[in-house]
Amino acid sequence: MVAAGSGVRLGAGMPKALVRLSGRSLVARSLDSLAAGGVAEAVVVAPAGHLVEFEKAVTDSPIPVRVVPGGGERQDSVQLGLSALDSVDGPVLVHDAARPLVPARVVSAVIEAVRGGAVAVVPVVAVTDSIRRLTDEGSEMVDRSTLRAVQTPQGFDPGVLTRAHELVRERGLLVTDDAAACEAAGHPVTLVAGAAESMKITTPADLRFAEALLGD
Ligand SMILES: Nc1ccn([C@@H]2O[C@H](COP(=O)(O)OP(=O)(O)OP(=O)(O)O)[C@@H](O)[C@H]2O)c(=O)n1
Ligand SMILES: C[C@](O)(CO)[C@H](O)COP(=O)(O)O
Repeated sequence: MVAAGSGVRLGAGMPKALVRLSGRSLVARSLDSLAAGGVAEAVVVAPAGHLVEFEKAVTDSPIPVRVVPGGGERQDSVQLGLSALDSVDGPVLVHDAARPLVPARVVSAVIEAVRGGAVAVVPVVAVTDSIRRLTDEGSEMVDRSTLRAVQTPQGFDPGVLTRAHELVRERGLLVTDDAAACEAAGHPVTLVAGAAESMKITTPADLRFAEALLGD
């Protein structure tokens, strides 16, 4: 699970994953959600200067957790998390600590799709706003029926994901998610249904929406 971002847009004055949502930190809630969906163990990639606080925040995790230091970009943190993994022969999931409320059904659908032979699996939701693309002249309408918003956890064949991130690093590419790294390496990406509750907590308003979802 990547949790090494600083949360500038949330502006909480602490790493975003340590911020409490209805009394429980985002990182702890994300671990609860992954465990409920069938994940057996986790590596939490945390900001290098906050490892002790993260160790404390994950003490009551329902699954075994190791905390390791992250990097400057999300993809650096993913790579550091992957290199901390012992040999794995089942699906590997990459999840944002910033998506604490992912339902168990989404996590298990991702795992099942990888077990079924897909090498890179992404939960997505339809885009509900109308969308405009900025152009040199102004802007133009985009057909939203062909668009999907990408969530996490994303699930992978471990070898495919590791090699894809090596390739991305060698080529100096910047990717915003891990399926994009696999796609850059020539692998097909399989979509499964995501969920509205799995929204990424980015701004103070997102935190209030999430609290409302929990009934607080
Ligand atoms: N160098 C980084 C940057 C991001 N992340 C993680 O990637 C996920 C998605 O990132 P985002 O929500 O954009 O978090 P932040 O980078 O913390 O947000 P901001 O851009 O507002 O600082 C988060 O769980 C975040 O902790 C990470 O592990 N390492
Ligand atoms: C991985 C991700 O959650 C997919 O939507 C997203 O790209 C991460 O957010 P960031 O702001 O790009 O780090």
